[in-house]
Amino acid sequence: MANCDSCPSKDGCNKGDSCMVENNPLNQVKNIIAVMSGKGGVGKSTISSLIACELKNRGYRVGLLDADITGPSIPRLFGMTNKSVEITEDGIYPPQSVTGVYVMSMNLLTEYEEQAVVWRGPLIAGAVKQFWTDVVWGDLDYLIVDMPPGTGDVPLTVMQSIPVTGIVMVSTPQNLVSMIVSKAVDMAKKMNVKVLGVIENMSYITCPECNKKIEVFGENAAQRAAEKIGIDLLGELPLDNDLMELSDEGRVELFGKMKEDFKSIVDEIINKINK
Ligand SMILES: Nc1ncnc2c1ncn2[C@@H]1O[C@H](COP(=O)(O)OP(=O)(O)OP(=O)(O)O)[C@@H](O)[C@H]1O
Repeated sequence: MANCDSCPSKDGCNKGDSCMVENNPLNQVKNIIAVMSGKGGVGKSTISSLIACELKNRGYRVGLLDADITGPSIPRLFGMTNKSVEITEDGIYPPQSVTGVYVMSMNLLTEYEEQAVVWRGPLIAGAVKQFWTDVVWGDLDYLIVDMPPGTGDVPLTVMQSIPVTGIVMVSTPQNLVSMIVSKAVDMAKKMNVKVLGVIENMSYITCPECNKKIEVFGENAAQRAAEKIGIDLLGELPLDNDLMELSDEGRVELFGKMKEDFKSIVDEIINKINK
């Protein structure tokens, strides 16, 4: 199945015999964006979903691969916990969200949402690989990969076995100034995967009375921290009660229609990919 014809990296590939990517001939995926964070709970799944939704709103064909096998949260954010995949001789067909984002997640394969996946590393890495090789994504403009936190087995498998176009880092202000994000950036560089930049999540709050931006961590702190690490700041997202509520209710798709903040972040991502 090592099919270079359907590989999104075929024009710029310099891996030669060291390439470990297997491509499914049924898939033509133009761009793959992996969303990564140094540590957990910083909003990586939320931001992966928002990127997918905004790209979908713009008319692109979009898929969302939940590579967090043991802690999958994408189906819940989209209210898809009662959906399941269709398995045929061709492979696994991912279900679509309300707005038409194709979603693949371990939680669409387990019998019930709370079912724990008690697997060791190699099995987990194998499942992630299969989400790329055995899922019939078809023709996609963008595939967003929501990685598990950190720099462990799964991020390594994703970078080795999926032809990632670029990585979007997600951080909160406290973590951006620590070495955690730097480690993730360092990993991407070692694996020769382009880092598109960082999104600082929960960066500020907006005053509910006067709409003033309150930068709890200091003015331009995110910009300064990103410069220190040597990556571009793609944008900042506030701590937003609507986002939290919509996510909890499985209606994350409605957020993009309500808020403008995220649109310029996605503009930046598209610009960086096309550079
Ligand atoms: N900008 C935001 N404003 C308010 N709440 C947010 C924001 N971003 C994320 N959250 C909330 O923070 C929690 C953690 O977010 P999320 O699950 O996306 O993080 P994660 O980094 O993917 O976590 P994990 O390490 O478990 O994969 C969720 O309850 C989510 O709704």
